[in-house]
Amino acid sequence: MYPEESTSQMVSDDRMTRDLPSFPLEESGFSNMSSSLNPARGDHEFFEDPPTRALDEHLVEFSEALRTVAKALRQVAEGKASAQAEAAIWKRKYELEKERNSSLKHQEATKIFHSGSREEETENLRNKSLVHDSSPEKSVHCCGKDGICSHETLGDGAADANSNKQRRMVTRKASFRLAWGCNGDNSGQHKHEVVSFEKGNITTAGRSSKQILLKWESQPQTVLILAKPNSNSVRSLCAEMVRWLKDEKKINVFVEPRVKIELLTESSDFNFVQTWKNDEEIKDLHSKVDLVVTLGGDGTVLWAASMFKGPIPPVIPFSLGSLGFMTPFQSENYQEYLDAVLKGPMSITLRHRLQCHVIRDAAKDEIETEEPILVLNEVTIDRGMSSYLTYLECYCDSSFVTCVQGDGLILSTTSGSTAYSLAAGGSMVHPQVPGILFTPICPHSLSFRPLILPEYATLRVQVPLNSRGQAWASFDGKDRKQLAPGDALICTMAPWPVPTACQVDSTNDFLRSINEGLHWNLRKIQSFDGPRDF
Ligand SMILES: NC(=O)c1ccc[n+]([C@@H]2O[C@H](COP(=O)([O-])OP(=O)(O)OC[C@H]3O[C@@H](n4cnc5c(N)ncnc54)[C@H](O)[C@@H]3O)[C@@H](O)[C@H]2O)c1
Ligand SMILES: Nc1ncnc2c1ncn2[C@@H]1O[C@H](COP(=O)(O)OP(=O)(O)OP(=O)(O)O)[C@@H](O)[C@H]1O
Repeated sequence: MYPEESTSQMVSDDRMTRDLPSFPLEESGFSNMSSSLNPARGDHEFFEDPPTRALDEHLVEFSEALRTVAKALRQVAEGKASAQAEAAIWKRKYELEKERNSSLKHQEATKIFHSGSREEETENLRNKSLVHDSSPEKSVHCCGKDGICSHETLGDGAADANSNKQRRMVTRKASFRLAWGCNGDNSGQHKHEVVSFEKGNITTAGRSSKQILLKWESQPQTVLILAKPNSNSVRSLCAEMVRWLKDEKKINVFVEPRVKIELLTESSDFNFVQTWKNDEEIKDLHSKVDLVVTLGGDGTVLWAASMFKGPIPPVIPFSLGSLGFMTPFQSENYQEYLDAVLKGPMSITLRHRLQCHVIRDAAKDEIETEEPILVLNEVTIDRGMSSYLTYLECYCDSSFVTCVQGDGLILSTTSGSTAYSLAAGGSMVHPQVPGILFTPICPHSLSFRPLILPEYATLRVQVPLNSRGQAWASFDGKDRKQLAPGDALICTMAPWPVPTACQVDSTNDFLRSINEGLHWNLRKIQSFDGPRDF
């Protein structure tokens, strides 16, 4: 039996007893109830009393009905949250696919234009149609939009079709079809990103292993500088950088209201610096800003990411902290680096974020569903001040994963794999790898191991109704939210990654950080003298 079944059984009993005492007995005409609950009366008499038994049955029915309604409401709220998350993901996939198709069309047009050989083209087309004619499903689009079928790609593979022998061999190969689905949807819009076909064989596309380059199509004009508070070195570098950007590069500069006050205290010359007045204006920042510069440590990069609840412009993280795992740029050479970045192209790491929804058991309707929170490192569900074990039921795409009993659970991005998740025994993962890390905190079990789940997984962490204590969720180490029994946290990959500029490239920067920042795998080198195999 799955824990959900056993707990739901326990839950119903538990809730029943907890919900009973506030029932308005007098108003309901059950005025003899108080006498029936008089401890002076014997148990026998109590259970024999017919009106009380009738009331009990009534209450049981009533609380069962309430429980069913609450469950239905929770399911609606959860359904809406995951549907919203999924819709956003599909929108992104659709846009990527559209972009890819238009670039393919463009490439094809250029190829035809440059080939100059009309005959070769006709021959190719003839060969393609020959291959398709031999199949019962003749059309190139024989599988519609539901996946890729081998006929489709056999046609593509026939470009080298001078050999009839080879063509015969290929057409004999059994056809098949691949379909991608997400919660029953088979449209598979992103199929070409995942695999490619060569003569009916499946190969993985090379795209994901390549370094991403950002090339400006028009000159960047506005920079937002985010600065760690309470640091003299950060304050003076910020003032210097603002001046340099304005005077040398003719760039508009935005800073936080606190920083603008600091700059104006230094000199009224900083009047040109722009800022915002309220949270509403922060929502528009992404449409005004071309680049974000962070001056601080990893916490300042997390801070920058948390300001953008949707798309975020490229981030250039300067190191003015202690560890600086995600901040590869040395502040001493800021002019040289910013010069190069403003010119482009630059290597970037697309750091995935997680989108978290808290679903309240007490929510009466959809309007009460809380706003999603995006995290760059992780969401942690822990026991907070409670001294009891956390008991968390975890599901992945509606399959039961496990019950975490311990201090808590970390759901981390691969960027966050080197932060709290690492301290809890999770693997270090290259930030460009898409996936969600599932790392328990001090599990009271001899057999727990951390997991890495695929990027498309929807995770649900549920605090059972019969849980002994509350749980607490925190987001990149901030904004703690209490999770009461019955509450749940739903977590999916967010459609808006954080593009951070690399000093060299994604891999070089990552390896340098784990070696220099974390002293990974450091050991004294073995000496060469002594016993040998040869
Ligand atoms: N036991 C732990 O290791 C532990 C406990 C609580 C929080 N944290 C981490 O702290 C983060 C918040 O960072 P902060 O700077 O605001 O708080 P903070 O000032 O408490 O710093 C936490 C430390 O984690 C480092 N760090 C942050 N993100 C990192 C990453 N992606 N890779 C490697 N190191 C990273 C920071 O450089 C800093 O040294 C949380 O997201 C969480 O991952 C770690
Ligand atoms: N612009 C900002 N406004 C408010 N808080 C900020 C800002 N930038 C950073 N912080 C907070 O300040 C704290 C420290 O920042 P940060 O981690 O960058 O510095 P650090 O601890 O010196 O560096 P490192 O993380 O490398 O050890 C973090 O909790 C972060 O959230």
